[in-house]
Amino acid sequence: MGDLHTWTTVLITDITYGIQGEEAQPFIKTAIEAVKSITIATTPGAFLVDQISILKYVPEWFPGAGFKRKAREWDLLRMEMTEDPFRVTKERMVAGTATPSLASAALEQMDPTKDIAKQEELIKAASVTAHIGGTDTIVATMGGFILAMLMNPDIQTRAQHELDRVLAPGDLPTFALEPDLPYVQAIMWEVLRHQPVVPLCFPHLVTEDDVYSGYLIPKNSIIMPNIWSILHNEDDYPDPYRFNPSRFLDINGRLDPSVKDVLGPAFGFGRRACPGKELALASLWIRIASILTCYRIEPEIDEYGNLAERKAEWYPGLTMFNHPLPFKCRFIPRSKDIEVSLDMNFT
Ligand code: HEM
Repeated sequence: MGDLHTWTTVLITDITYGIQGEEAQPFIKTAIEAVKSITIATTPGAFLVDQISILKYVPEWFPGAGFKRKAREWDLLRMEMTEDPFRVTKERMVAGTATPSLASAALEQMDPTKDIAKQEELIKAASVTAHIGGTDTIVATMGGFILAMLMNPDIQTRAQHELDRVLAPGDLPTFALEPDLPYVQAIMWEVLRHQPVVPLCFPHLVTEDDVYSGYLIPKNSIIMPNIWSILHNEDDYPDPYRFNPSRFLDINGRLDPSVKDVLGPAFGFGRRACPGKELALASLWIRIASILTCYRIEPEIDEYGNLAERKAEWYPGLTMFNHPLPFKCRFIPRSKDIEVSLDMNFT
């Protein structure tokens, strides 16, 4: 999972701040730690103070008040993550060396007739929010994909046959091939459906009285949309707990438009729906297609030289971000052509 974190944070740091390659390393380390801390802090019940709120008044040295020290450390991380890369982007814009990014594009478009400091604060906050929103979500989804392939070798084989039919030996997939790879697409949808990353969405405020199935939901209520339940509704997705990408295909192996859309619920609702959806989908698709092209995902070899048991374990408690527990597996290059291609592209 560590490599997935680095891989994803490198991408998001580039897109958000235009900081690339080696230069990104110190920011990536801070970002990974900061995002980890946010994931822990937003997990309901992670700290005693979640249940006994009076604890928030006790001093840091008091037994059981370790959360206060953690909060101070994590606040420092949050500040570093918010300030440091943003400052670098601004300095580079002044020097004329900035590469295009979310932050630089927004700074360029500031309205000079309005409060500049306030606009900068908003851009800084939007940039760090994108940074946070875009890392653990993709990491958890990719972790879920790798685990699903480990657990379902037949599904993996079918996807690899589809890729082999479309790609020349040694070639890597490109976005142009997306329409020719419906099973790969179906795998991505099934990963997002089977183990949604944000199972209870984020809290939404009801802005006017609403009636749903005969129940009045008064204005100003806070609701938690149950994405998990929507994506496990048996009427829409029969046998919903089974990982089965074929549910999205018709009898000719094409994507079946009559199957209920997964992407709507998986990325949230209304004006707070995920702004990173298109980036996330492109990033997930190319990663999934590339990994399946290059590698066979197999279980670890145990101490006796046998294949280790395939086991899927997910974080068991209530959590903001649903993610698999760490697991081991092997990535085996699928052919000599692929090994040569990987050497040429990534050394
Ligand atoms: C597998 C990938 C992802 C999934 C499943 C996902 C899912 C979600 C969901 C369910 C929400 C809550 C929406 C709501 O409250 O209705 C959300 C919000 C958000 N996401 Fe994503 N997301 C993903 C990737 C990303 C990426 C790549 C970015 C940015 C680069 C991003 C940025 C955000 C932000 C900033 C919000 C908060 C929006 C707001 O409150 O206005 N997400 N995401």
